[in-house]
Amino acid sequence: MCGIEAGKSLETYTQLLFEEADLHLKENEFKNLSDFSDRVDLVYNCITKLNTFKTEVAKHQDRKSNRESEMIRKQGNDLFLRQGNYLVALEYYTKSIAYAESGSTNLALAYANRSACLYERRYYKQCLEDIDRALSLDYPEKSKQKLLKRKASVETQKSKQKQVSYYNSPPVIKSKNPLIDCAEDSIEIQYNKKYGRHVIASRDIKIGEVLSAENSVCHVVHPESKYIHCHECLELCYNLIPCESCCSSLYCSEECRSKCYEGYHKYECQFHKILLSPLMVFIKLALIGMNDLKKIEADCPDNIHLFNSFKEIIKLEMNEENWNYINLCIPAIAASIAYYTLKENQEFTSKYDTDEDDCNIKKLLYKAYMINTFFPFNIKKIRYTPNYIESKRVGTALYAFTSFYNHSCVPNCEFFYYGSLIVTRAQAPIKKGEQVTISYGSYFYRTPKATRQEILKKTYFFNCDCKACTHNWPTIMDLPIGKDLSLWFILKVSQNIFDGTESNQKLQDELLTESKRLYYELEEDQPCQNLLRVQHMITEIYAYQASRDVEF
Ligand SMILES: C[S@@+](CC[C@H](N)C(=O)[O-])C[C@H]1O[C@@H](n2cnc3c(N)ncnc32)[C@H](O)[C@@H]1O
Repeated sequence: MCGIEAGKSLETYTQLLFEEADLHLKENEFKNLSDFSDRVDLVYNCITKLNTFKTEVAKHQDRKSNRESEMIRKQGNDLFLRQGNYLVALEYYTKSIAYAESGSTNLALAYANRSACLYERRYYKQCLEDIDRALSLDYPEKSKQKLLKRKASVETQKSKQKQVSYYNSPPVIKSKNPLIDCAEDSIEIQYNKKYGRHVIASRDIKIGEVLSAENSVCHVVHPESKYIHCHECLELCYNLIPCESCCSSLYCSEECRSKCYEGYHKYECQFHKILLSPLMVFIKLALIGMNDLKKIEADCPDNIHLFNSFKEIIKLEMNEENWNYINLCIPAIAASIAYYTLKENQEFTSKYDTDEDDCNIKKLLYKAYMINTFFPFNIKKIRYTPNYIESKRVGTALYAFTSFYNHSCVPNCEFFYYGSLIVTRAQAPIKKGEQVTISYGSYFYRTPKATRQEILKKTYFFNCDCKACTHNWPTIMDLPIGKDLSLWFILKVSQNIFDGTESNQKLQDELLTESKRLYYELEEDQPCQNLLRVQHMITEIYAYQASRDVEF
């Protein structure tokens, strides 16, 4: 992976500003302000006076620089020539492309050098695109012959092109829920005081059934993946093109570049580099909110859930009354930094120019930051090899409907990523009327009850009453084994079915069918080790089927 930019993160800045502005002295004043925009105003007035804000935060511009671009390209050359490390060199060249000034020779050179990496890795289509990009720019005459020779060679190799995508085609919703646009009609949303809004099975559900398939409300690419994933669609792409003004955003196509710019990037384009972190997703959410506010009031009845909109996510239960002062204040600092930056942006100020807009953006930034710290989803890509399983973070996303699922330490569902689409599947049979649950990270067989309860209380402010907590189920080592597994199952499991090839598809399908059958056979022994083993196998096969074998 290419080195992440130096500089402080947004988290570091918020902490620093909290200390320097002596915000701990403002606790009572802050807590007496129930309106979020007033909280942001209070903090904004304290921190924008500080030298740290003026010299570090406000001055952190994101400008192109040929000098930087050249330096990064030379680091890429070193990796390419001396170490033969083509994949990492490729990321350096992409970074060099991001920094190069529009139309410059530096940009042409970085494209040309990247085409050499793409050639070596057999991404011929992408190699050709980069050669053409270099040639259409100010590429030095003296080196053109070499590039044209590579182009001619690619033409003969095209049939050996490698695939680029880190996930397979997702399952589709077969019987669409009339009230929840991303879900099957097997579930419904209910409300009660104890569980807040929660999801219930409206008929018996079998293991493996898809319950929802939801696109993110918004997402950002993770810093460790930013040079090989499109910042708009999150697709894997080894020859990204840059935003024409800033060094931070890269796209897989012209289409994604203009979609992103028009939708949102025009407001963040010259944002300070400190905001380049997974936390950035909160600004995106607030800006979507600004766009959606009027629409929501106008045409969304309360019982219809449009989950790619802002309307649902803003209503998520945050239990604000339980947050301590620093956790309430940090969102106001982050919102103030973002607000300051947006006010510097003409596109933003010309569109949102009323006092009401001003108040709304502060409120939304504050609330969006809280949502982002409370319920972010980490999109991962998984790579299966014969010897190990590797996973990497691709992005951070916010999902409105999937966030509705409540927690259980014995969840009956798991979710799987197909790029930024999140698919939830039953991993146990669910009876009509039963609550549909996921795990917020605490599973009964891994973590003792007291620790789980403490984490859930501290982070999500509820006392878990799932069956494992109620009946004091032990962790895995202390569980009974349960009924014998069939010899067939043990034999198949001992073979490596996750070897990264597609040839064992039939074996996986057989194993999935057998695992589901065994689940029902073992169910009455729950909790037991063998049931967990079978359930784990089901989850692994679905995760494997979602993932494509790509280079990391
Ligand atoms: C992301 S939200 C889930 C949706 C939420 N129920 C709502 O009404 O918006 C997480 C919050 O849901 C509630 N919650 C989740 N699982 C729960 C459970 N097993 N028992 C009680 N409350 C739960 C807690 O208030 C938690 O902070």
